[in-house]
Amino acid sequence: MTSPLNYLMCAPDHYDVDYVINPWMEGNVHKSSRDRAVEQWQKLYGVLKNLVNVELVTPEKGWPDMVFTANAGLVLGDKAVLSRFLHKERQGEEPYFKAWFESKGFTVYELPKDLPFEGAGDALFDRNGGWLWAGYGFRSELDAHPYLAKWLDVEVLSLRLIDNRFYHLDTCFCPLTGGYLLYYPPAFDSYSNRLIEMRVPVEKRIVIEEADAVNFACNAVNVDRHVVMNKISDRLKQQITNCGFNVIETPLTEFLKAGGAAKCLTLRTVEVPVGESVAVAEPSGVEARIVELTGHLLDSGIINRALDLVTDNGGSFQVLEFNLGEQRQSTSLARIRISAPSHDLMETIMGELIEIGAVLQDRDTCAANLEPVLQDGVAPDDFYVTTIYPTDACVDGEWIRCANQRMDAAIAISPDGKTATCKLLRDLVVGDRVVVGYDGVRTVRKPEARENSKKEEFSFMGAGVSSERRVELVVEQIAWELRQIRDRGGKLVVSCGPVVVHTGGAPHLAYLIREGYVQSMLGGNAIAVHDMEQACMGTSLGVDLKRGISVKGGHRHHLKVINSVRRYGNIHNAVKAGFVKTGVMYECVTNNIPFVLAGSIRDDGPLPDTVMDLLEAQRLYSEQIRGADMILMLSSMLHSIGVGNMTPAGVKMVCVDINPAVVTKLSDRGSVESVGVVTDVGLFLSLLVQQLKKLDSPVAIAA
Ligand SMILES: NC(=O)c1ccc[n+]([C@@H]2O[C@H](COP(=O)([O-])OP(=O)(O)OC[C@H]3O[C@@H](n4cnc5c(N)ncnc54)[C@H](O)[C@@H]3O)[C@@H](O)[C@H]2O)c1
Ligand SMILES: NC(=[NH2+])NCCC[C@H](N)C(=O)O
Repeated sequence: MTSPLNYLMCAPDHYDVDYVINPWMEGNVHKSSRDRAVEQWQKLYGVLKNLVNVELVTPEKGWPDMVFTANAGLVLGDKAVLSRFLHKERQGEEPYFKAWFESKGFTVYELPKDLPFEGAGDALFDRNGGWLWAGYGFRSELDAHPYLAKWLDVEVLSLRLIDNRFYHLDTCFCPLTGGYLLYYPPAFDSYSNRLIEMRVPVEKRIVIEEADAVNFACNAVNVDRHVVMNKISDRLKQQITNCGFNVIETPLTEFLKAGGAAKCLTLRTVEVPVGESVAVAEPSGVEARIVELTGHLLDSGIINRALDLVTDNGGSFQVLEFNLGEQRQSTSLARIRISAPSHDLMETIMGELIEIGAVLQDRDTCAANLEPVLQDGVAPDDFYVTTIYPTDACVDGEWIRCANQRMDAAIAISPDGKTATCKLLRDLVVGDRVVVGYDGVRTVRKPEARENSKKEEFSFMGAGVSSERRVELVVEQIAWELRQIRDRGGKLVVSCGPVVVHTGGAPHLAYLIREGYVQSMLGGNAIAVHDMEQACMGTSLGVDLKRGISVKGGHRHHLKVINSVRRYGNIHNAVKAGFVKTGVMYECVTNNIPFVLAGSIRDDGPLPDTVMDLLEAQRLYSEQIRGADMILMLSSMLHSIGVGNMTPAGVKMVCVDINPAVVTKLSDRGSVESVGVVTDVGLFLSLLVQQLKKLDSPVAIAA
């Protein structure tokens, strides 16, 4: 023995693979050889006895995994945090390990029931800094980490495991003497990898390949400069040796069948605090909050989305309560405790949860945190960024609904605390008070009653994107909706690009305007230019649409049109003077339909009507969008996305584009209100008009 260290082992008298609780055990049930296991264990025992003092705990019949003493608990000084096994197959080991710790004089700490933590298998001290690396994701819960920090008075850095082959931290992570770290990065999420990289300098990181990782190269016992492990590649051996370590290989293949190797078979029971931790952080950065979700949580898939987003962002959850709605119409309620390894991640998770309608549980008492604007056009850091959903802020004990709901804005509270308004950053002025953080904020999601959602015109598509063969069906539904909007005096806003004209869709759009279906038209310079080019010269970008051929000198047509309109002063005058006699712009002017043309850097001319002041154009657009029942977005990525950004939830949006990516982006607003139609816009408009005409003349259909 060269070191005063103590290790605990347990002889493999009852070892076998009896059940499957990790991927390594699959296919290996009763496939391990007891004799070989005993031989391999004895070898390891022999190696370790030469280095340290090894103590033994009596193996117990019926608990085959008790050989893996790393999972007995976690020791620091004279304290031991007893493991709480996740699987019942191992829970019976707990009393034996507890008795052993007590017999050795340790003060034993026990976690609350149902809070799994699997000891030193998931918690490893950094050998330089003294902090504790703690794993979660499979066997141990993130919520156990604050207990470790408190009881052991140590800084805990939480690492999330994401590959179930590496279900315990010690299967893919091994801190070594001198601050070295042997590890397999793909076993961790990106946040954890960043944390590791921040704490362990690159020259101390020994990154291993998958081939070594699956041989449990990280599951090594490190005693001073010795590293004891299963067989590894020569390359890795060289790498470790180059860092000044002596690699001792000993075969442990029989234990690999149960998902363990050298480190799992041992527990270091002399752990002395390494002094002050390098970081001046909280002992554990883990934060927890409780949120409530209500609605048709199962049908709508919201509960799955909520839980997935928590884990995808590195958090963990515990469903504290789930009341399933009993009647078809009644809603369900879930109370969920969310934990995150850091404040930043908690903020990200809360932001996304609030977006899908979660409410912090203390919603009746909580208050929004307000901070003053100190510079015009600049919000305080951490300002709450709004979404498309109706949002309430809790001020002076009252929940108030935000006016001018839109995404990507800040919530400004009036001086008397009575009103809340979504304000763009540029509109903030000194003296405004702005909501920061997520406290006292809730978004309101209308619970989709099942029956209602069936009646919704677009329900069969949900927020999906229709394929070509479904276009006709989609068009029928949209036509029906347009009819209803028009007949009840509602508002349809159309935003469109010049492709409408190039694809022969302009006469159809003109028809929609003429027949009273459109209440507002939004676009850029091009739609107006090309529409009037077609109206005045029969070409679109110099191409005769009727004959499908380029007209000599046609490439200048659109400039000539721009020039003429400039002479008239604006589009209204050009129409009134009889220069423009048909088309989209003509119908807008003659039917008194307001239009806004927003400028862009590629505009020719521009037309006098094109608003080249972008902020002003955005303002005019949002004015037009206000009160819309539906927005039909036709083949303009630029204008569709621009419009989507300023539209609150509750407004139906139909996005037509030939590029599925554009359509998906626009229709992916997490609501059934947006529909994407992937098709040629000319074809779409022609089908739409056809369908509307059918609806207008029932007799004709009958005939
Ligand atoms: N002469 C000019 O002044 C001029 C000319 C062109 C564009 N512009 C301006 O540039 C800006 C961007 O123009 P934009 O909105 O046309 O471009 P954009 O790239 O933002 O959008 C064009 C969209 O049309 C889609 N598309 C292409 N063919 C289609 C088809 N057959 N059916 C359905 N969708 C189809 C594309 O996938 C794309 O998403 C606008 O403000 C526009 O006014 C000006
Ligand atoms: N510290 C470890 N990684 N221990 C390995 C434990 C193996 C055991 N079969 C289990 O799945 O629990």
